[in-house]
Amino acid sequence: MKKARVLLKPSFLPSCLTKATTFFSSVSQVHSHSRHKEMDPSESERYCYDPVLRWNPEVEDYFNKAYGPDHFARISKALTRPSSYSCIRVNTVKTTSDAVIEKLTKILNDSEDSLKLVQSDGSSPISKCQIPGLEYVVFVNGSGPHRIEYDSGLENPPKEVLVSRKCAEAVLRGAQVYVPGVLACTAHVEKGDAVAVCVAMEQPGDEGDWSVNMTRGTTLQGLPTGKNQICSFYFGHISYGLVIVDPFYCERSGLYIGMGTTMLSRAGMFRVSHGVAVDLSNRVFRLPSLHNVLEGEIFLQNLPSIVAAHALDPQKGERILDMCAAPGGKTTAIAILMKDEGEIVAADRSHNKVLDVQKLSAEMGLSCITTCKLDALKSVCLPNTLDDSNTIVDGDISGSVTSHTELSSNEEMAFDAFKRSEAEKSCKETASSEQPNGGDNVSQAETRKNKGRLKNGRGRTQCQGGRAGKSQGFPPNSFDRVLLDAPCSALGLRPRLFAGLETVISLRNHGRYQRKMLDQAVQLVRVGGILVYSTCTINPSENEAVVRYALDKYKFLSLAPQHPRIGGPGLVGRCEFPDGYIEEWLKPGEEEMVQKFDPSSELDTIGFFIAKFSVGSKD
Ligand SMILES: C[S@@+](CC[C@H](N)C(=O)[O-])C[C@H]1O[C@@H](n2cnc3c(N)ncnc32)[C@H](O)[C@@H]1O
Repeated sequence: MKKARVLLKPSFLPSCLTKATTFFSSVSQVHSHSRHKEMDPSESERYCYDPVLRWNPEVEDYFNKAYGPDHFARISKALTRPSSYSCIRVNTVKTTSDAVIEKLTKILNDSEDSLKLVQSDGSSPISKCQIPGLEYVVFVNGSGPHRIEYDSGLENPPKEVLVSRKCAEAVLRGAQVYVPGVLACTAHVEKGDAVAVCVAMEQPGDEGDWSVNMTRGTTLQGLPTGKNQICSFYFGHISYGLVIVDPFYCERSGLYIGMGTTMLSRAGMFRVSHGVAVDLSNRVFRLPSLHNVLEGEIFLQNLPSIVAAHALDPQKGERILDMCAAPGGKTTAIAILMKDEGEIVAADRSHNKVLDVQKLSAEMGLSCITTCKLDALKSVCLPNTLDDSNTIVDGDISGSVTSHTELSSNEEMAFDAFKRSEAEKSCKETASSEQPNGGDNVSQAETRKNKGRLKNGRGRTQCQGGRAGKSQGFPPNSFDRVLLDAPCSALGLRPRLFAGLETVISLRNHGRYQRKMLDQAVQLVRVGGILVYSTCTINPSENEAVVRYALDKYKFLSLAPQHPRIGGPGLVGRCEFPDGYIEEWLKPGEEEMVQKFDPSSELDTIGFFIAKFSVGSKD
């Protein structure tokens, strides 16, 4: 195994990296140049965007130990900002990068809004990725942070619209301010008024909890509590003086994301249920909203996710399992790399999300994708327990209501996983002792010969008009390659304005849940096959510690080189927690075999982690 690691180190790596670095340094130079020019850091004024990401103190300690305090401070800051570019994967089954660049250029030039993207040097903000093998990826540069003139300053504050954190995170990525995201607004705002848009951030409660202590519809004064306004009103013939304070004044300082024009009056914003509340024409970050643009031809996807599909290195004609597939970003990327030839089983435990994968596959014109509803913790089953009739789920949305982010912050999920794990252990043990060929090291040809027998159910016919087939699981060794893009704490996603909910315990629990999934994944890959594990978090408990677990438990696994390799190294060593828990990470020599995308690095991506394992003889 050791030999393979050395041998497979790509010879083109330095030039590939040089090209990638050249591209990205030009992006980041534009970025930092504009930042320097447009936002003088000495202006620590109220009406600016300078958020500080809040963490649970123990989590902060843990990350400080893992990354070092300076590095973690940089990561934390980077997380509060969007990437400086949008990354687009072109559907090469339908079109080409050049055609997409041409169409996008026209669309952006014709666009009426302020997001016309002109680079300071006059060059096009749209470019093809220079990394070898990723020429079908297109970047659209954005800009920011920009300093916004909020006109009036402290003495004469602007009218304001306060939005939820989730809304603000979407707006920072280029979305509009929609009605449901609006929490509060200044009095007497009419349609067409100029307003500053700011963010309502979670605040610490007395019992260590976090909440946004504000009723929807609250009136903002724009004045500090110390500068109370006295408002007179009459009740009958008697005049009363009312002290009006602004309960959220300090909390929104430094959290202004732009200036725009209201599309509704204040009353309208809290009366209607949908629609744009503010046309945010002057934004701190300017990124094109490519929502609904060139549907089926392009897919907006973070660069590391595209790299994860490449790490799997899928080959035409192979059988591949994507264990946690929804909404299908990586599934469709894999299908395109396979030129839509072979079979990809895209599984997810959520019925509705499986339908999303079906919809995306259809939209992209991909036919090699089979979908099914399956709990990844129960992915392995014995061949003799399979019947040929997959249950079609009708209206069953059990387990389907959890979004990635919700899941990630849901500690119960990890505990549920624990409860189930005992039952699964027995299933897993029986399964591995009853592998076809007695678990022998089967050749690829033999595996393929058995493939028909090993297949679970009706393949593509599982998709039946808006329904997702419910799979009973798959026999051991039944896939050439498996991708486990695990549900995780999502602490690499950006922009992120709050991170206080995760505790050291919840972070560890995510890791436990992922290890259980990995136990299943390992069994499903045939000998000689490939397993890729990925997460979108910076949390070592879910990354390096899971890799350590896999390598220590399954001696037949070895880390395999990844192409392209543009991420950084993983963390080596261990962490001792105050409660005595010890977490082991990578061993020296392993760090360069994984890809860790650091949000504070030049690549300016989300935080992401990829490990690729070769599956050796399981004897
Ligand atoms: C990180 S997201 C996957 C993103 C996807 N691979 C993509 O690139 O579009 C994790 C997914 O895991 C699913 N999930 C969570 N727990 C699961 C389980 N026990 N079994 C199967 N899927 C699960 C969630 O529904 C979610 O869609």
